[in-house]
Amino acid sequence: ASQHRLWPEIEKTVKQQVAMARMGIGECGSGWQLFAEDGEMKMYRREEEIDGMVVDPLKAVHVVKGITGHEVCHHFFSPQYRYDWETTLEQMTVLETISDDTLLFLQTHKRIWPASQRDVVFWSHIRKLPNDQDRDGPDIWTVVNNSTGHPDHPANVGKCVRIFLTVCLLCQTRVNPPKDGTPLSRENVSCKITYCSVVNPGGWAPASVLRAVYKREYPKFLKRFTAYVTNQTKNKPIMF
Ligand SMILES: CCCCCc1ccc(-c2ccc(S(=O)(=O)CCO)cc2)cc1[C@H]1C[C@H]1c1ccccn1
Repeated sequence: ASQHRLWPEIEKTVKQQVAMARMGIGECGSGWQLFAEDGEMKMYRREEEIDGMVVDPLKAVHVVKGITGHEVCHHFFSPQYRYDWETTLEQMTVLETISDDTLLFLQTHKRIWPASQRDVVFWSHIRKLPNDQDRDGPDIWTVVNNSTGHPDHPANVGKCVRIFLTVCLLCQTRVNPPKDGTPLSRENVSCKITYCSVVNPGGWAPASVLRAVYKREYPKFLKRFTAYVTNQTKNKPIMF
């Protein structure tokens, strides 16, 4: 994979996105507003526009018991699960398998009235990172998705408006070993999830519509996705 044309961009973007995801909301610069909260899940956004288009960066933090960072990233990255948890997905195609940890996707998402339908082309990379804070702690796992061009799928040719996105899912596993030395079980693990995303909707869509859509879709997505991983893993051996 290191010789692939996208490799330099992937390396740079992954480092950049992981650094941003690891920063707390306070360090991330001002202007973050908490817009959704549900138990352990907290969702923040910043109101930003580019050429009059809403591109509100989003940062969500969540802690989920009973699953690990590897399991969360595995189910987010792997195409075979996506239709099960991505409710706005209409069509997903793997355009290229760049390597076993890097795929190129084309996705069309369901039309959200009154805006026109959207599609997106992005590379997706999964990676295990050393836990430099706690050397003998469990590793950190991440998936970074970033829009890219593709010669066979130029933007805005068909009925869909091409969107542009950068997404980072960063997962830190926590292990609380049982006192009485019994073997580790799912009660002893939890995962701290940070999900960062910036979606540029491409062509024009009313700011009020976009903000309403994001406000509805993001909390739904993270809750549904984490519930899906919990369900998929509950009777299986723990994947660290
Ligand atoms: C007028 C609406 C224009 C934008 C519609 C749209 C398209 C794609 C996306 C999107 C595409 C990919 C990702 S991901 O994290 O890489 C996972 C892989 O699927 C995430 C979100 C988002 C939205 C916006 C609905 C909003 C929305 C927000 C979270 C979930 C679904 N929809």
